[in-house]
Amino acid sequence: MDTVDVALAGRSYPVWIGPGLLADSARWRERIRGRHVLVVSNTTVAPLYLDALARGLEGLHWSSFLLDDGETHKTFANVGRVLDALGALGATRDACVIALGGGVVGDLAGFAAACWMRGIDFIQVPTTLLAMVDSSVGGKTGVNLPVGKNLAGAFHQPRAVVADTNLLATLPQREYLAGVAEVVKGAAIGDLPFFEWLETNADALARREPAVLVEAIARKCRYKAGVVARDETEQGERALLNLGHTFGHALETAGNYSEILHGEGVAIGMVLAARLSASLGMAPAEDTQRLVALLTRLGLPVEPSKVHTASRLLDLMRLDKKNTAGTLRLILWRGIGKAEIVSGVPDADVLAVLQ
Ligand SMILES: O=C(O)C(=O)C[C@@H](O)[C@H](O)[C@H](O)COP(=O)(O)O
Ligand SMILES: [Zn+2]
Repeated sequence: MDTVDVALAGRSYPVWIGPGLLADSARWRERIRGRHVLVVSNTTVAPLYLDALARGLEGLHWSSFLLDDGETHKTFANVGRVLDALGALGATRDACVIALGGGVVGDLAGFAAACWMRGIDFIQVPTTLLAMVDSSVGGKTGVNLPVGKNLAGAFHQPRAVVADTNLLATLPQREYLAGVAEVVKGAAIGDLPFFEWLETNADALARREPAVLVEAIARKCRYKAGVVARDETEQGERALLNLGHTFGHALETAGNYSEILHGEGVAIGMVLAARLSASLGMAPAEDTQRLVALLTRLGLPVEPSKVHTASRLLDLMRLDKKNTAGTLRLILWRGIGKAEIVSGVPDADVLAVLQ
């Protein structure tokens, strides 16, 4: 077991990583302050793990709310339904929401917790690799809108993250690898030794070797926790965690959130960002090749679908939250481990890598 601390003064919280943590309820139950608990999960995960979680809730007044599975359900309408469930439970200000699921469940449940009575506690129990290494840590919560991904939400930090690696046993390989993309992203942004470690351990990680898996999760979470502690609300450095996301979100939105997984969009988006950096003379082309080689070995996609036109994707990129005053702000890099925020890249250069 490993613990990563997200240091935010009075709102600091632990990320526990390892096998068997869900059953270790004495550990996480201490983070629940009141009597009311709403477990938010989905129809795929709940049959597998809700009973095990419920064993730790004995004596509390709790109920559950289940979403349908998938990114298309990360909507305002479903936040309203979760709030209604909190109302039906009679949840008071000391209530706690537990998000049992992947990124969709965590983002949506966290947003509902941020809204109920203007903010109550929530605990993340991620069941996908992507949620363990990325979305459950750092307090970004929210929903998608038809015009764009994650466009409505709030920063609301969890009270704890319980990353029980045993829960990954039921995760399909495609979804597992989508989570690996967010691990590669952390290394690509600012940790060259971690990138080299991933090059050495890529096959073991793709095979889910337990020691390699726990180390990968802990290294990525530790890196992210440091960034979040320095810049919780993305006034500067935190934007780097968005490497690949301006392109990736555009691809996800163009595909109505059902064509590619978020992590797949991030993998393709990182490659496009690397190609753009090289074409602007910012970074060596060999680093793009190393990134493509690692992602390919890990079984991740590296090319965007030809179905969406470059101009449609560029239009979608214009709604990205990092943009200011109508100007595209992208996360590019100087090479592996050296990501940078860049404004004012000419449309023609962006279109060229999208074509
Ligand atoms: O935590 C962050 O900050 C990130 O950017 C992590 C991303 O991997 C994650 O997908 C996040 O939800 C994207 O945030 P957004 O602000 O681009 O919607
Ligand atoms: Zn992401």
